[in-house]
Amino acid sequence: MSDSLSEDLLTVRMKHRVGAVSLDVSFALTHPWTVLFGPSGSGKTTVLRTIAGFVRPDAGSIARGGDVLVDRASGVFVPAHRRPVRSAGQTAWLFPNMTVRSNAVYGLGWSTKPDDAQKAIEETMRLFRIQDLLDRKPHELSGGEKQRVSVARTVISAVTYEGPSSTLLLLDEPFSGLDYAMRDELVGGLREYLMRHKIPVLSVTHDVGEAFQLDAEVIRIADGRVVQQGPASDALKDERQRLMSQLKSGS
Ligand SMILES: Nc1ncnc2c1ncn2[C@@H]1O[C@H](COP(=O)(O)OP(=O)(O)OP(=O)(O)O)[C@@H](O)[C@H]1O
Repeated sequence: MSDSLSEDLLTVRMKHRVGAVSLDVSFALTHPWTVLFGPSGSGKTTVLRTIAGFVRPDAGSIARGGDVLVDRASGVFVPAHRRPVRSAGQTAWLFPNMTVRSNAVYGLGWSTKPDDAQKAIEETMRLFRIQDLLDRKPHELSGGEKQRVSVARTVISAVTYEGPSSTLLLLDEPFSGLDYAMRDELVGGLREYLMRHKIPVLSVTHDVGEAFQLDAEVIRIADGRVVQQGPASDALKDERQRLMSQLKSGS
């Protein structure tokens, strides 16, 4: 996958009222990894949930390539399980009575290439460093381990997806519960892995360094509006500068 894609991976035009926020956003994804960045409560999770099909927007349309997923004007609404989209929420969600292994492969669809699927499962487990936890149950895991299993399951589901085009991956703060060393390793490894499988990603983060490390296209959201879209080096220049100055002054 090239770093800038000629066709739109996803177009979103939506209006939706949630809590005190009136969302009114329009954007297109054209890069392998795009990050939604903005203050807490600005509507980022709601945008992801709408693309995934868990929220029906008050107005607007969402299309993936030529496929319309939602169009309120014509009444189209493709249900979540039929969208070429896989998502992992902010909270790790695991079946308490199932092992890590069973949880991790839960989203695995029927595959016409079982050898490839097995390879992808093993590779993803290694990437998320859960290969030594496979026989444990969720209550025997730390919070960060649970989160890694939860995100790994979504990644396995995405890389083994068989459809006319690849699936879009939605990740809501996927690295937030991890220590810096683990996060650094996983961010780089996951980006390379998903690009190799040609799986585009839209993720949410509050972490400026993460957006830079991902070499992501950044969509900034504030008060329910897109206020800027561009490469991290442009869209997050001021935040990075401020963080550097804080580090230098030791505050
Ligand atoms: N089911 C709901 N019912 C009522 N209000 C909601 C609901 N879900 C979210 N909200 C409110 O809608 C607003 C947008 O929430 P959302 O979770 O989309 O924001 P966010 O930008 O993802 O926040 P954060 O960065 O803290 O995760 C917030 O004010 C939130 O309190």
